[in-house]
This record gives sequence, C-alpha cells and structure tokens, in this order.
Amino acid sequence: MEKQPRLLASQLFLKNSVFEVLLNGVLLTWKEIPANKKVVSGSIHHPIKGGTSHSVSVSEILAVRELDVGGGTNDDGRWQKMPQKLTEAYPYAFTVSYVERARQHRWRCSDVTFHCSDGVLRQQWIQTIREQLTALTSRPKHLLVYINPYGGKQQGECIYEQKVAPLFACASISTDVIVTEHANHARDHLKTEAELKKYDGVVCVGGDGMFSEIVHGLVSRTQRDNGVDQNSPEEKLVPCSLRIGIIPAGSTDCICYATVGINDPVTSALHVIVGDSQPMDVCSVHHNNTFLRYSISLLGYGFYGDVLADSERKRWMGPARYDFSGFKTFLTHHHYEGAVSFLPATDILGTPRDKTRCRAGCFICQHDGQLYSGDSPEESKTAPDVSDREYEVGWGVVRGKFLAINAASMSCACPRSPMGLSPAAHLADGTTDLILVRKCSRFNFLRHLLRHTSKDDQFDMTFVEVHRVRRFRFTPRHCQNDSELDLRENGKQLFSQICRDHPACSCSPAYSSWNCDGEILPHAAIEVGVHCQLIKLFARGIEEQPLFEDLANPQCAL
Ligand SMILES: CCCCCCCCCCCCC/C=C/[C@@H](O)[C@H](COP(=O)(O)O)NC(=O)CCCCCCCCCCCCCCC
Ligand SMILES: Nc1ncnc2c1ncn2[C@@H]1O[C@H](COP(=O)(O)OP(=O)(O)O)[C@@H](O)[C@H]1O
Ligand SMILES: [Ca+2]
Repeated sequence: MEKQPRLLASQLFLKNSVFEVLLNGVLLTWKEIPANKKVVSGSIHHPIKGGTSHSVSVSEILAVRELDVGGGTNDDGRWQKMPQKLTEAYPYAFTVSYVERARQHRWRCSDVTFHCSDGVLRQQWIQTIREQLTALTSRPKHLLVYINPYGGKQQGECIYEQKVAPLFACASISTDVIVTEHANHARDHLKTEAELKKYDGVVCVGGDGMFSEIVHGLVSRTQRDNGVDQNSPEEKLVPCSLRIGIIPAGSTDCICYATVGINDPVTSALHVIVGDSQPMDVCSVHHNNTFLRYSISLLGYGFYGDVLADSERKRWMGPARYDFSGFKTFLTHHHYEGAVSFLPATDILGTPRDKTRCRAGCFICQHDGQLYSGDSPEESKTAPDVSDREYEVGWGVVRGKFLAINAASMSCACPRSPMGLSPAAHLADGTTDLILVRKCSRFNFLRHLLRHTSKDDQFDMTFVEVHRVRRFRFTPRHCQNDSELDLRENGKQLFSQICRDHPACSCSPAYSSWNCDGEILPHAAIEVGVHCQLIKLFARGIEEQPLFEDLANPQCAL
C-alpha cells in the first residue's frame, strides 16, 4: 500500500501575526488568524474567516531550512522589529523557499519564514516537508552543466554563477560544470566521454546553437548506444532519456522562449529544479542517405539562410547582427528556384492556421498529434514516425521561385516575434510546419515579415502557403544530382553560367544555404523527417496567462 503523506497543522508566527499553517501532501497553506481568534497552543477547530491566506503547491517548494533567530539571523530584517517578548515566545524558525509567479511567465524564488515556540515542532515541520520533497521523484539531484562563454552577449558564465548556481545549491542539486573551450566541445564530450549514468539531466547555458550542440551530443550518443544508424533517413531513432535544461544566454533563444514563455535564467533554473518535463520533436536532415544535422526550431532556406550566412561574419555585433543582416538581406531580395515535395500529416488534430496555441498540458501533444480513436486506444498510443512506411502515400510537390522556405517544428516564438514563425505549431506532435514564401515584391515581403511582430496572420497572403508535414525534400532547380557540391566549389563559374542561361533572372545566385537552428548547412538539397518526442526538456510549455493579472499569483488565489 502507498504511504499516505503526513498531515501537519500548527499555529506558527509570521511577520508579527499568528497563522494557521497546514501541510497536506499537496499544498502548504498559511492563513492569518484574526487577533481575537488566536489560540495559544493546539489546533484550531473552527474555520477562520478573514486574514490573508497563501497557498503553495508542494511540487513548487524548492527547499526548507532551519533559521537561527537567536544568533541574530533575520527574516528580511523583520525579526529585529519584533517585540522582545515575541522573540522569546517563538525562538525557533524555519524558512521555506518556493516558486512564485510574476508577470509574463516569469518565475521567482520567494522565502517565507515561520517561527514557533517549540524546537521539536520545528523539526517536525522541516522533516515532514523534506520527506514530501524527497517523494517528488521527477526532480533532478545531479546535473551536468555546459556553459558557452561566447554566446549572445558573452554573459553565460556570469549568468550561471550569479543567478543559477545559488538556486541549484538552495535546492541541494549538485553539479559538474564545464565551460566550453571551443565550438563542438559540449557535443563531442556528450557523444563520447561524459558518464551519463551519473546524471539526472544536462543543462545548457547559451543560445539555440549551444542547445543544438547538446541535442546532437545526446541524440548521437543514444543512437550509438542502441546500435541505431543515423545515416538512414528511414530509421526510427531511440528517444533520449536525459532531460535538457536551457538557461538562456544566447542571441535568439527561441527554444527557451517557446517552451517557457520568457527568456529568463531564473525562471528556467526553477523549471529545472521542480523537475518539469516537456517532450519535443526533432527533425533529422539528410543528404543522399548521409546524416547532416538535427533541427529543433527553424530550418530555413532563402531569407533566413542568407541572414545567417551574412550574420556569422558579424558575430562581434552580438545579437544585433541578425537585425543588421536581416535588413541587408531584405534589401538584396534574392529568390531561389526549386521543388519542395512533402508528405502532409493528414491523420492529425490541428492545422497551421488554428487559432488555438500549444500550451502547458497541450491536448494535441499528449496524443502525439494524432486523431483520437476511441475504439483502439492501443493503436493511438504509438506515435507515427518518419520510419512508418505506410504514411508514404500522398506526397505533394510545389515548384517555383521562393524567397523563403521555412520548416518550423515548433512556433519559434522569440522576443523579435512573440507569436513566432508558425504560431500554431506544436512542440511535440510529430509534425513540422512547412512555410513556402514565393517570389513577390519587396513591399509584400515586408508586409509578410511585419506580421510576425503582430497578431495578424502571416499566412493569409496569396504568395504564402503553409503545410503541416511529417517529411519533406527540397531540390534546387540547378542541382545536378550528386555533383551539387562540386558545382558549389566552382561557384563563380556556375553563377556566370546561370546568368547566361537566364538573362532576366536579376542575378539571384543559384543556391542559398539552410539555416538549421542557427548553423549553416553546406548542402541545398536535403531530406527532412520529424521524430516525434525524441528529446525532453526541463520545461512544461507556456502556461496559460490568467485573465486578470491579480490572479497571476496563485498564492493569493485562495
Ligand atoms: C520588419 C521586422 C520583421 C521582423 C521579422 C522577425 C521574424 C523573426 C522570426 C525569427 C525566427 C527565429 C527562429 C530561430 C532561429 C534560431 O534557431 C537561430 C539561432 O539562434 P541563436 O543565435 O540564439 O543560436 N536564430 C536565427 O537564425 C536568427 C534569425 C533572425 C532573423 C531576424 C530577421 C530580422 C529581419 C529584419 C528585416 C528588416 C526589414 C526592414 C525593412 C525596412
Ligand atoms: N567556447 C566556445 N568558443 C567558441 N564557440 C563556441 C564555444 N562554445 C560553443 N560555441 C559555439 O558558439 C555558437 C553560438 O552559440 P550560442 O550559445 O547559440 O550563441 P548565439 O545565440 O549568440 O549564437 C554555437 O555554434 C556553439 O557551437
Ligand atoms: Ca512539432
């Protein structure tokens, strides 16, 4: 039989008032007792009306510790203000640290200190809370942390030391920290050396590029350990067991933003500590049966590929490089010719034009995006995957000249675009949203781009189409089978050849490059498949915003 959580109810002193404090295994509640209803000892038998009331879920308590009031330690300076008589009456104190919700999905660590007259009672409280925290098995105890000291504004180490490490220490999480010395250091360490059995998760301090390194390391290691060949595009990959936490310290940080709702190191650290878990789809990218990369956020050819290629040369500008290169690429207005073939996800709940959004506890992601079949629950449990050949019917093809070909397997929401590239995309439904932006005027393309910054529908334009797909391929018009790379090496020759062949082509180069989560891919012709829920993050998806800001703090909602 399962052990019942111990109940505790006591009158404890807090901020110059007496509170009825209750712990029931799910919630820790404290409610002020009006002065005329105070009972000196024992529990209250009548419901108490009036007074302030607070409630915290045990799952959101970080830690509990003893406080030595006799030694002059204070409760935010308030203890000293307490009358001498009360200090003598309640000399034993303990502090509970817990998650408090602030505006815009921000989480903060709050402390509450209770005082009591009896040392045994204090020990009973501390022990019972600790027992209930130990019972939360999803919480990590030992983490492997990688810090990219050069990401974003080069603040990674400082952010970790000042904002994150103290919280991990408070929650008794031990860490092994590696500050990377070069690109791919974290990836290669995870792939070959790291003793993964020792850890309950991996933490990445950096941007989307650094996160991508961690994913590559973990996914490759998992496939190697399980004898899976990554080079086969049809292979069903084995999901990674370790969860990944992202402490945002990069330039775009869209994976953090789209899974937590804000780019804030403290909020992310708290999601790690409480042991959240958010499954995520991962796209595999292949070229001629050779594995190239994985993508978690954006795979973009044309506009976003060109922005990235240009911005890499301007890394010294920090995150502003994307705006500069974005403006420049916008003016350049290159288009690229080719064919996109794709396998639409027809058997799913949800479309890219839905008004509903993927949020914490998303119904669609819980069902791997599949239509729920009441008759055969067993059937609906297995997520369709790129390896399922039965889905290989009904491919569509779109040929033409494109300004941008984007695949977003999640919304790609970020501070630049709070709704993202595909606002209705799901984190874990086994699909990616393929967005095709055909050649159009600069004015129309600007209208399309601007809609990413507002609530207007960026897909509601004649030159834009969007498909929710499981798989897609891109073949550039001038790609001649396997010789594509050789041609690239002779780029100048090819370029002049194309211009001779197409005098009216306004001299757009033949190829763009793919932007794969902020990394440039060397091939234009690629094949992409979505692997449903291949990785897990220490996140829970974006929580619904309460209707009134006052209710944003559930501690006040009782
Ligand atoms: C006119 C304003 C238009 C704003 C349009 C904004 C759309 C932004 C969508 C961003 C999607 C981002 C997807 C995430 C990609 C990241 O994986 C990846 C790597 O991140 P990391 O550096 O943290 O490692 N980041 C990126 O590839 C950065 C893409 C950023 C693109 C910025 C584009 C700015 C466009 C400005 C156009 C200005 C036109 C002005 C004309 C008067
Ligand atoms: N120590 C290091 N020195 C140089 N580059 C690194 C180092 N560690 C990681 N990188 C690389 O830095 C790139 C950008 O990292 P990221 O953290 O995503 O920052 P940003 O968001 O600014 O691009 C990634 O491609 C990553 O592989
Ligand atoms: Ca998805």
